[in-house]
Amino acid sequence: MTKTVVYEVEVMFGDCDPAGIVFYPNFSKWMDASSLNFFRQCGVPPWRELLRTRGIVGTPLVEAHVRFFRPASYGDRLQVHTHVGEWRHKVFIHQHTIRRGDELICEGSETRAFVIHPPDEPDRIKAIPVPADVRALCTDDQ
Ligand SMILES: CC(C)(COP(=O)(O)OP(=O)(O)OC[C@H]1O[C@@H](n2cnc3c(N)ncnc32)[C@H](O)[C@@H]1OP(=O)(O)O)[C@@H](O)C(=O)NCCC(=O)NCCSC(=O)c1ccc(O)cc1
Repeated sequence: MTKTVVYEVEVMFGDCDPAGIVFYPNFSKWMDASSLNFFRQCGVPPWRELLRTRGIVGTPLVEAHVRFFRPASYGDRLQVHTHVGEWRHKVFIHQHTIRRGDELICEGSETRAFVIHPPDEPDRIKAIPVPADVRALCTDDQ
């Protein structure tokens, strides 16, 4: 089973629209932050180190879905619960559930690929198979 990692966000005044509710792109920004935090908490080195040692640039999105259930406002503390819902050959699905305590605020999924710069086309990015060691770090032992 994949690990679940929780990333905490404090909503600031500047995250909200004039009505005082969180402006929707910020939920995607926090999911992106939680995706990176997930790998860091699982023990995966930062992308800049993987770029230097293995040529892995990062995990860009190829697809994303978000659903909104309740508004949030400044002063709220939100928890982004993140796990890998599915590992495919070259992509994986990051599932995010954003809660305010027990209350479901928003949920989303991101389909991401591990990419490199191909040596013969260094200006491009290209998907590679999900690295087995990264997958193992993100998986519970039992
Ligand atoms: C990622 C790509 C280089 C992959 O292209 P290719 O190398 O030619 O690979 P393929 O077309 O063979 O596809 C590879 C896999 O992706 C899957 N794929 C490709 N497109 C899709 C979509 N739309 N949905 C689902 N799966 C997809 C495909 O099925 C393959 O999966 P497997 O079945 O597991 O093998 C190319 O699709 C691309 O450049 N897409 C645009 C990426 C982009 O610009 N995203 C938006 C911004 S990225 C970003 O914000 C970011 C966040 C975090 C970071 O660390 C870095 C960047």
